[in-house]
Amino acid sequence: MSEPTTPSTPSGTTTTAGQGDLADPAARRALMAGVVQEPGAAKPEPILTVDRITRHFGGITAVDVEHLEVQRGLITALIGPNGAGKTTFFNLITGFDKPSSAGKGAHWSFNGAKLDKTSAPKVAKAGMVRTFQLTKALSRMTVMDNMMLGAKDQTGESLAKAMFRPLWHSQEGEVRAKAEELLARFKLLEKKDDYAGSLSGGQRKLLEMARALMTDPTMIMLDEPMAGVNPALTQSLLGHIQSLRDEGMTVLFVEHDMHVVQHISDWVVVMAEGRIVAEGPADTVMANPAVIDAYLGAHHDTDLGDDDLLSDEVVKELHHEADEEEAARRDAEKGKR
Ligand SMILES: Nc1ncnc2c1ncn2[C@@H]1O[C@H](COP(=O)(O)OP(=O)(O)OP(=O)(O)O)[C@@H](O)[C@H]1O
Repeated sequence: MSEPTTPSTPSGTTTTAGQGDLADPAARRALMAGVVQEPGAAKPEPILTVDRITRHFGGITAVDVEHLEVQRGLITALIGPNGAGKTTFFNLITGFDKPSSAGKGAHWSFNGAKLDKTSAPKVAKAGMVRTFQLTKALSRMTVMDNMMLGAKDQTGESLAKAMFRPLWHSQEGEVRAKAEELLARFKLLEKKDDYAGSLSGGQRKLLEMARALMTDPTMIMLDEPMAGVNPALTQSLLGHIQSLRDEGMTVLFVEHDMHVVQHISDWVVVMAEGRIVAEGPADTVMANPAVIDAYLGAHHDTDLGDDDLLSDEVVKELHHEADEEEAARRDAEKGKR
């Protein structure tokens, strides 16, 4: 696992290990060393605790989480094959959806506050903020307007209201300065007057992250932060996520790219068919038979190709098949000449 460089913070200072113990990888490992590597494991200092959350869609159980704790100050990845329930789980805990088990034992709390019956804006106010993909409406707004909206309305709702009578009106100067600082940090300041829709895939992801930071969250939740990002920007995005952690923020992210997960996660939680099936540091969790079963059983299109998830035997077999296909292709070509 490689460690971050030392990017600038919004205030222009430099992140150092002295700012918080958890900027030090050894301290992070030590913190989690005593945590049992099993679903629902207790954490030394959980910032988010979830109990008995289920969500059914017709006959489908999309989420069935008995207990989950997310450790404060670390980067936790939530992984799992397609349809495992990751997005639905994000929606539930951020107040965008209601558990089927609401009123029947579902509880979750964040940073000491109960969130069971809390609406999405209140969840954001409590300090748990998620990124949003650029919707069509947001794409037609400038980068700066997106940032200003981030200060006001983390739900992405009430767009028209926000644009006609911004609640941040009285502090507009302050909010604008903050937006510019964040845009500078994410190297988007030059684009501030461009339409958000004109940004590259990677720049959009940076904007989504910058927008979420407008409310100074305690925990940021990223849904596939690397999707659609070209390799040149991947490193920079990873560095940004790591520096948020090093400044003391908790990060919870959903990601399909296992290299990214291994590179930046301090802890990995694995979902399959709505349940948490494994937890642990990235290197051990990937070797967990329950995780390999979950991915193979789901006939997942991307991760089946990821060597990290497969046993040596299966990898050998796949390489052998690929070699045979290549030999057959060459023979066919020779035959044509
Ligand atoms: N609004 C909905 N109506 C009906 N079924 C839904 C709805 N949202 C999700 N589901 C179903 O719930 C299950 C979990 O879906 P979800 O999108 O949460 O999984 P995921 O782990 O985020 O998948 P992916 O990695 O592909 O995004 C799937 O079977 C999905 O088809």
